[in-house]
Amino acid sequence: MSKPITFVTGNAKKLEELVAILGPSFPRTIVSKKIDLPELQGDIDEIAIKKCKEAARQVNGPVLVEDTSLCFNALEGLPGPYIKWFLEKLQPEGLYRLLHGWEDKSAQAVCTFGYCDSADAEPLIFKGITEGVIVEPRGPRDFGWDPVFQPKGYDKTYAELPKSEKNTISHRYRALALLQQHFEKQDKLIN
Ligand SMILES: O=c1nc[nH]c2c1ncn2[C@H]1C[C@H](O)[C@@H](COP(=O)(O)OP(=O)(O)OP(=O)(O)O)O1
Ligand SMILES: [Mg+2]
Repeated sequence: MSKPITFVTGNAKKLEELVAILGPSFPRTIVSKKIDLPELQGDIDEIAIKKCKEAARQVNGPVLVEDTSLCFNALEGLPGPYIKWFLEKLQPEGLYRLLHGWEDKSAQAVCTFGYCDSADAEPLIFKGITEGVIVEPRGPRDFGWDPVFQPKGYDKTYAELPKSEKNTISHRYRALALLQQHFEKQDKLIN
């Protein structure tokens, strides 16, 4: 039996979505551990790799981490991985106002999972991107910037969509589909 994987996150909503998206058929057991890992700087992949190594150092066993970015195309990809601080200070309204004066309201929601077998293994990266536009906030406020992100082809924001629908098109869903493929392949090799 493979060891359980510890999903290290301080964000209960991320965990809730991961559990809903992976469902019961995921070939490995995932447990969670609430640690607020440092908010690192760098490019998106670099941050996920460093975050994963830090989690692996703190947990004795296989770890999974995730870092989420919201990239505004008019702003060359900013706030990107720094979205947490922008959201905290500006609230969803302020995120929308950042693009005042820009015609281009398009954005990418990016989810990057890092998986590490052990503290001395190199992390594997699984990235999912969902294209959308930044709109005036609409819908419930229970998860981050969901009220301002309207996925391409939809007339509802992430916040207005039923969770079950967000979870079939989201950046997190797309990243987890790649992670799932990886573990299913590995499962076949072992059995
Ligand atoms: O699907 C999402 N829909 C809306 N908002 C979201 C989503 N996913 C993350 N978010 C927010 C949480 C945090 O304000 C920032 C990412 O920062 P990020 O460092 O990745 O998350 P975090 O610090 O809350 O949890 P963690 O302990 O896993 O690092 O965007
Ligand atoms: Mg964080």
